[in-house]
Amino acid sequence: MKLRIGTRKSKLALWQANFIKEKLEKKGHQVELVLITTSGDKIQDVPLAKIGGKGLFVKEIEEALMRKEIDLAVHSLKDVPMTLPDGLTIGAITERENPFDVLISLKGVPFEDLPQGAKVGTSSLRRQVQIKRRRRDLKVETLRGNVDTRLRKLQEGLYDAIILAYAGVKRMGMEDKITQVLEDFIPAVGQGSLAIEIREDDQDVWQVVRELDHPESRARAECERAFLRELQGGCQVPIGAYSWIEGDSIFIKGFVSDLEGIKFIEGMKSADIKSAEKIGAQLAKELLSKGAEEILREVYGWNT
Ligand SMILES: NCc1[nH]cc(CCC(=O)O)c1CC(=O)O
Repeated sequence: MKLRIGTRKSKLALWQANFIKEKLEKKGHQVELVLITTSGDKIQDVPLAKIGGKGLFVKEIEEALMRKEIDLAVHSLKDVPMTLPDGLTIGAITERENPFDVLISLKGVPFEDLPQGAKVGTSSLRRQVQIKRRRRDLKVETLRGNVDTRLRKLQEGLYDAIILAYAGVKRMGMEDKITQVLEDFIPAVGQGSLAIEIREDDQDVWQVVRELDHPESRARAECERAFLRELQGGCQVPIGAYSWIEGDSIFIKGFVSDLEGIKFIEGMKSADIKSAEKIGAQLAKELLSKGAEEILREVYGWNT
């Protein structure tokens, strides 16, 4: 069977698609890449939270999948919306790379030692509030674009430091640029895993891709995604969640914050791994009743 993989054209997306292509070729399949431009790629200069649309990096690829122009789509899991269009499903979630954010500073200075008022580049609300909570003095400035564009802007001296996902930096072969792994910053839901999206009724492709599924990474993804889904999957609100497995138990830590990082509602839960999805949703409900609902109501105009 010849398999057509739909992917964005960015260097990172192509790395990820080729990574899956090679795995499928090793299993004896013929594979070709189909490059697709998404709305997220066209709008490069506006913070994603301001654009506000969900799934900006996946929509056009999903449409190609539904039109049967491709057989599978490879995405960064963290870019995939919490609810998929009818007829599509995630056929595999790959083994998670280091899920954390990293700091890359111009002079190799770690976060704690950045000078007063230093400029830190990121457009992620989640990263922004976690910076502010630790260092009110730092200036957080917008930074969008592909991983290589962001690194170039740092080199040009537009920022003293930037924050990126470890996974993207590693895949771009830039690990040696990392100043510090920010293990106490809560990452984005699903950060570090790849999602392979397929048509639900395509049994042949499902059989092929299911071998790339990593059950522990899937349980963690389901746990974190249930948390975000319960919070309406917002990308205009700073939200983060991180889950991990110890023995037969799964643990999840998550937060919802206002834009200044002043109202910062956080919590943690654990349960048997079989209840991964359930505790993700439960943690969200707990945070909603502890003040997250008020935050979401302000942003989304809820009137419940
Ligand atoms: N926001 C874009 C994006 N989507 C996925 C990754 C990195 C790879 C991953 O998280 O799996 C990145 C770059 C970043 O956040 O630094």
